[in-house]
Amino acid sequence: MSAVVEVTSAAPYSVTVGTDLLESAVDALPEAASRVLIVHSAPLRIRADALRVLIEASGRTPVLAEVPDAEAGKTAEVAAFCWQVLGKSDFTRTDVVMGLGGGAVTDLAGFVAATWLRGVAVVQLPTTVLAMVDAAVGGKTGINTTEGKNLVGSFHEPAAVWCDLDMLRTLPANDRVAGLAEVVKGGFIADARILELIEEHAAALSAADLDDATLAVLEELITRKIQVKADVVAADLKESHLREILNYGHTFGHAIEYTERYQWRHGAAVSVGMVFAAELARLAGRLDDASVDRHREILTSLGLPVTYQGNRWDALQTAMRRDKKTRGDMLRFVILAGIGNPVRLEGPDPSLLLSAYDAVSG
Ligand SMILES: NC(=O)c1ccc[n+]([C@@H]2O[C@H](COP(=O)([O-])OP(=O)(O)OC[C@H]3O[C@@H](n4cnc5c(N)ncnc54)[C@H](O)[C@@H]3O)[C@@H](O)[C@H]2O)c1
Ligand SMILES: O=C(O)C(=O)C[C@@H](O)[C@H](O)[C@H](O)COP(=O)(O)O
Ligand SMILES: [Zn+2]
Repeated sequence: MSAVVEVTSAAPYSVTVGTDLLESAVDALPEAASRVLIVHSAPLRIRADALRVLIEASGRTPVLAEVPDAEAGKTAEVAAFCWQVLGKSDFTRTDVVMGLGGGAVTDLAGFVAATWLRGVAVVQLPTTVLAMVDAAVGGKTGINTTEGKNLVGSFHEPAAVWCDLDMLRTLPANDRVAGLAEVVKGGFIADARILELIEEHAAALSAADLDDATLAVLEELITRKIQVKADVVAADLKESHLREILNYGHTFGHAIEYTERYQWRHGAAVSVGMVFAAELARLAGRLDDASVDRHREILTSLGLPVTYQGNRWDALQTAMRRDKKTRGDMLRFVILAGIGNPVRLEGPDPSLLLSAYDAVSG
């Protein structure tokens, strides 16, 4: 049994959530695709090989690009390596790129597809919770630069997304939990049922081993979060305004990732970033105490961090100024004026920012 979320943007596509989906993903490739690039990192080598065999059996030529793992793969040098692989294999406009991995790989694969021959199709096969519920869906692709996170990229929507839950059986619990931070984000900005489900099942969802009953809860959470994202990106692909709500917790979260040289998981940084945003909202008189406390309770119950003790306020501010929501010198934040009611806070007084920072400094 699979669930399908339709993303009804200008070029509509489906996000399928189920098990044993690799074969379906290959069967659904366009007839005209004769070469398929599989972008993956070393931990997914066995899965990439299984995919290679299926592609070969379908009469197409598989091309593999094994890239550095995690954030080390999101660089201009690695993108250039992929372009070289594409060039050497005479990859044409009817051929297809597949991103098999976590969000770092799907961001890179999407970017490579967006830029090769000015844009070829990308099919995403996310293998982490985070990539399934967020990175692989919605068409934001990109790489980091020395100056900041995701500073170069393109909006390039996938032709299809296949979320094979079997992949999650090998995913370390810490990475599963990091992905749940983006699910919690979906709960706070749009779907309060997500928060209730997590409150009910937090211990099992963050346990070392994932039992079948919990996998079913996880499937519901994944599908709900994908629906939240699908609704937003279908209405505002290029982030003219509405899409910014998906960036809840990311202004401070990305600043932590950058300042800590990507040694923090993205989801962990976003977790602290959401608490920072909640504290900012309280200080701005927009959010009640109970909702701020709920942030800390839910995130802590999953084992996610809610404090940042790096003592790097100046560096964090520098990084926040490079956030994509910034306009000129004006920092802009997504905050909540209630659960399910995201609004913008523009140019907050520096004293407010410092107080929010103090509140998450532990
Ligand atoms: N484009 C977007 O809209 C969007 C949204 C959210 C996050 N992101 C990006 O996604 C990235 C974070 O993604 P992530 O949390 O998936 O991290 P990740 O891609 O770094 O993967 C985490 C680790 O899990 C390993 N892994 C992946 N699948 C596995 C599996 N099935 N079994 C065992 N190990 C597995 C990876 O090799 C890696 O070591 C960040 O770069 C973030 O900026 C992008
Ligand atoms: O899809 C979006 O829009 C998001 O903001 C989702 C975020 O979870 C994601 O981390 C995204 O990559 C952040 O984008 P950026 O524009 O702030 O780099
Ligand atoms: Zn994110």
